[in-house]
Amino acid sequence: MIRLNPSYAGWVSGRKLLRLPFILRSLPGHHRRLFSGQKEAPKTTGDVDAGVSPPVDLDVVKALLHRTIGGLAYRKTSTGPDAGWLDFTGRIPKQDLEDLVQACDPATFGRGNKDVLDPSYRRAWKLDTSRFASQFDVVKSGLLEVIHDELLRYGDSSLKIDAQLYKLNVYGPGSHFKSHLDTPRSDIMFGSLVVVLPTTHVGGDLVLRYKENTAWTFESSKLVGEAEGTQGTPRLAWAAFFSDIEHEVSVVESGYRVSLTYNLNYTDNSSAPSLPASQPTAEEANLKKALRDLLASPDVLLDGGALGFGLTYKYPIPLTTEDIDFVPLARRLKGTDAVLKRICSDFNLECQVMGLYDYQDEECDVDPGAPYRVYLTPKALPIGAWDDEDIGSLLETLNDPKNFRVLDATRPLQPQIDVKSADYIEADPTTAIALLWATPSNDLVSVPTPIMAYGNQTEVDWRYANLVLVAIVPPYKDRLGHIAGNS
Ligand SMILES: O=C(O)CCC(=O)C(=O)O
Ligand SMILES: [Fe+2]
Repeated sequence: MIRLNPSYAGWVSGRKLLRLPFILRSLPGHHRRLFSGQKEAPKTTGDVDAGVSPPVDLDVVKALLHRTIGGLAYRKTSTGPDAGWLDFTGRIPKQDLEDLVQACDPATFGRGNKDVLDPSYRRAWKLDTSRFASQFDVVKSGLLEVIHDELLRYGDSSLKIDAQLYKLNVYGPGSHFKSHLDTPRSDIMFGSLVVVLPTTHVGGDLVLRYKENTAWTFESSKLVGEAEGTQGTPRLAWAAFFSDIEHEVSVVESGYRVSLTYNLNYTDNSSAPSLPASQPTAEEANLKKALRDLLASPDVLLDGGALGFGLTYKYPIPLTTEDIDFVPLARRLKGTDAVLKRICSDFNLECQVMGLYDYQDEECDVDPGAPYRVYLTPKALPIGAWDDEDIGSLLETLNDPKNFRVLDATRPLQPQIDVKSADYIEADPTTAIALLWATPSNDLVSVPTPIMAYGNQTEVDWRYANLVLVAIVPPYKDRLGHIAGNS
């Protein structure tokens, strides 16, 4: 297997010039925007997410949400004509929920490349979309506008989104779903939406984990139904998040929790409005200043080179080995990753999403004796077990002028390095580039990542990749103009 040299993180974070921890810590406000939930009763004012003032009228959204709860019809068996009905505008009798459970199938999930039924990991019931119809209308509810503003505020403002109904899930006493990512099902899928319908229950919180030690708990049971403070008015609760964020549903202690899950996709033909360009936040301004200081220093890449940013989020790529192009992903960067690109563009730095490959492993020594065997590539390269034939074809693929051979990836940067002095590089058609990691790539795995350990279904065509954003930095004297004119 190809692996990254673990020393990347060490030397990057050791560079005081880079103010690395500052860059990473400077976006805490953004974390709150990873997910949102309806926290206020309908018709009361209040932000869905403190610190954000989206242009949509949240009161209207909440009122619409309330009005569009409606009911749920389902087929009792997969083939028969019998149907059941739940009316969410009033209190639902327990028997009706037990009847719904009777109609459901046990919920499976993806482990490795198999769909498995394992109640110790996921204990829940589900109905496929062919078996139910909900009156709740996600488009009319206004939720998509809020999600668009919250999750994609830093991204390409022309992207529109759509929610594709995926499953109905029921969690009864003892039900839960342990930690997993939502399996990528296409390159247009970026997020997941969970709508919890108003039924009385205790437990069943949705817990989202962004990084170790950073968790948010979405206590949907306290937001729906007859929970304290809701005056008994049935309400929906919802959470939207990037699908590659680890999440789990905690154990339901009593009652039944019924949720609709949606895949959030980019779309070309949605009626969703385009996102207005968002105002830079304080965190973004700080990050921009850090980057400007970096570029304004002659000690940094004096003769030009590149800055590397390990991307925070994972992105779906096809599982085929042929011709996987990372470049289009630049348009679909999420959250913090999109901010980085936006700031680099402000300084006129050309950015590319690339895969990072380290061929310094003994099992795959593509170029014995060469000191630099780390590559950044705009297209996926083969990985796996190596025999002579593989290495031959790998070398052919590597020798593409669009690929970067990364210089000094394992040592502190020596900006004065004379690229041409290394004999073997002259014969190498790839572009040698001095690269400085601005955010660590220590968590990056070469692309594609190993098959996802736990997903909400098995997926044979797509997987998540850990990628890098590379910003080409002109020589010091050429970049000064852009830095000075941009604050
Ligand atoms: O019902 C929920 O809150 C989410 C369930 C979930 O994570 C999934 O179905 O993938
Ligand atoms: Fe999930």
